[in-house]
Amino acid sequence: MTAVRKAGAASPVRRQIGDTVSRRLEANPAIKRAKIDVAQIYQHPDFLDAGQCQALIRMIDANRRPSTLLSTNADAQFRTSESCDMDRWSPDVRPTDEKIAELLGVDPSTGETMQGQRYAPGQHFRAHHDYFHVGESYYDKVVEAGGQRTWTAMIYLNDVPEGGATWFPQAGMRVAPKRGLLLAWNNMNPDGSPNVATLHEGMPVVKGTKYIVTKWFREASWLRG
Ligand SMILES: O=C(O)CCC(=O)C(=O)O
Ligand SMILES: [Fe+2]
Repeated sequence: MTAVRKAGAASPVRRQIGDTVSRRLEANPAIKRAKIDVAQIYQHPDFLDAGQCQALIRMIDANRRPSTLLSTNADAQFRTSESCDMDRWSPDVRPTDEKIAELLGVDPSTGETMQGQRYAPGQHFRAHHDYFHVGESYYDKVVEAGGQRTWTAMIYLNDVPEGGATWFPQAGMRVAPKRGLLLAWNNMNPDGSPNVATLHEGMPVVKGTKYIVTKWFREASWLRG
């Protein structure tokens, strides 16, 4: 018997991905692993430079619309930010898109379309898991295209004067937005089962505007054809 609550089954494929990605990140001198045992969370303090961040912010401002959720039973106050798809073939997006896959050492085709997100004061993204929950209405459909989500990589595109931290309440970790900082974590346990301790929240922005891009990776190819 184990006291650890499991949110889904173990998986040899996801165990392998967790293993190779974490080893690659740990071998990278620019990367720091958070000193916590319950989840694999990493930071790269200056993954993008100011110009790259600015170009992405401009695209988010030009394309933003109210953010959506996969779950049909969540309330409207759950995710109040604005977001947009970042076209992976656009010359302002492609180098960053490919650089993230290269950093993690995963096939770019396993990455979903990068999401740009913008939070004005008071806007937030309540505590959630990035992995898919078995039994949710969306489950069969999303799993058909690439399977479960494995790693998340997020980049803060600007400094935020107050608020807007990413908080992992179960892992006991809070990351303040900082321009160019990449945060990456394994949504799975080492055995490839979903890790409940990766619960995280985009805390309300108090002053300023928060811009980020998020990349969610799947266990198999998400891109078709
Ligand atoms: O805004 C944040 O800090 C968190 C964003 C997030 O959780 C996500 O994009 O999945
Ligand atoms: Fe998330």
